[in-house]
Amino acid sequence: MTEHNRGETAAHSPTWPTSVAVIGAAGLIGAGVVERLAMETITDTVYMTDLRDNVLHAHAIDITEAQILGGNTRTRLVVGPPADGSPVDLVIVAASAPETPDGDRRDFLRANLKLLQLLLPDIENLAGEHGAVMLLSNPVDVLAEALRQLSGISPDRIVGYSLNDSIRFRAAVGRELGVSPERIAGLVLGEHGDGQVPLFSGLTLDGKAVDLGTAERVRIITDITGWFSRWSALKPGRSSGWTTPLGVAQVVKAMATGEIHPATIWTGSVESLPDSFISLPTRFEQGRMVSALGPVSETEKEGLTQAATSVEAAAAQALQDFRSAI
Ligand SMILES: NC(=O)c1ccc[n+]([C@@H]2O[C@H](COP(=O)([O-])OP(=O)(O)OC[C@H]3O[C@@H](n4cnc5c(N)ncnc54)[C@H](O)[C@@H]3O)[C@@H](O)[C@H]2O)c1
Repeated sequence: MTEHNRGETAAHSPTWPTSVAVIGAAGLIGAGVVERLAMETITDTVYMTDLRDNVLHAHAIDITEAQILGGNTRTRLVVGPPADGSPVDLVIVAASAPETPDGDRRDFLRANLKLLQLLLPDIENLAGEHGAVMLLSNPVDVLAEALRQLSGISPDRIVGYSLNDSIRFRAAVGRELGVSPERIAGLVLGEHGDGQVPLFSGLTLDGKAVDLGTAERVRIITDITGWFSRWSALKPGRSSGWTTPLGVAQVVKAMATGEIHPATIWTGSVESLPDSFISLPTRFEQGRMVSALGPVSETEKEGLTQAATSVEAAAAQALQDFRSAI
């Protein structure tokens, strides 16, 4: 374990999360998340782990120097897990098999499920009895459901990052209406990817409800569901390394303050939905993710049920394939 920065903590009032572990912290997303947590002083200590130890150290040095430039060195970066084996408040999993844009989504799921299984003891030890676990690795909802089934971690302490879908929805609505996306508020729930459910019923422009016609809705849905193939066609060899760390920082801050935000959570507390993981409006309350789903239209409700069913089936199939392969 190497420690970077012995930051001053005296002026800091102890608030959740005091410690965060990022698994996969040498990767694009993992390192970006560490950078945001440190630069915005969202936590006191970040533990960084990855297979690529040299890259991990390089990121730790680089981010520590960026903190000096930013004038705030309070967050301490530690390469490696807590030396005394103590748990952390939040475990962020960004470890992943290399992305293959041309690959089959199932291959990717298979590889990341295998990785999740490999990392399970570390995740459980780091989370301890009370820590929350945030998954970033894709397919995030299916892996969250698999983690629920594989681990002893209570399902309401598992959360998947899904904010990007809502950002892309706001961008698409802005394009359709010819207005700046900052003026749009709107959420995407359901499954990350094709099973996403844009909440047209809650869409606002400058805080006022917007009622879009069928043709406008169809164009917006085509826009957001086409995002991944447009990105893959670029063959960039990278994921969304700017948006995602910024979004993760926002989500962690929302969790800390109990603010409602979209995230992939367990549907167990939502009566009408199958037992699974999908994106819902959510709040972090007393260490647990709880649904804050308000009224939605019948079509949206149907979409959420379909998404939960699809994630449940994909996780069951992947776990079955995985078990029969070992
Ligand atoms: N949920 C979302 O909205 C969202 C957004 C962007 C990216 N992602 C996902 O996040 C994941 C990471 O993306 P990335 O661009 O950072 O990938 P990346 O390839 O840059 O990083 C992955 C990291 O995982 C590490 N790793 C692999 N096996 C490991 C192990 N056994 N232990 C520890 N570390 C290990 C690798 O060394 C690498 O540093 C991908 O699955 C990607 O699809 C999700």
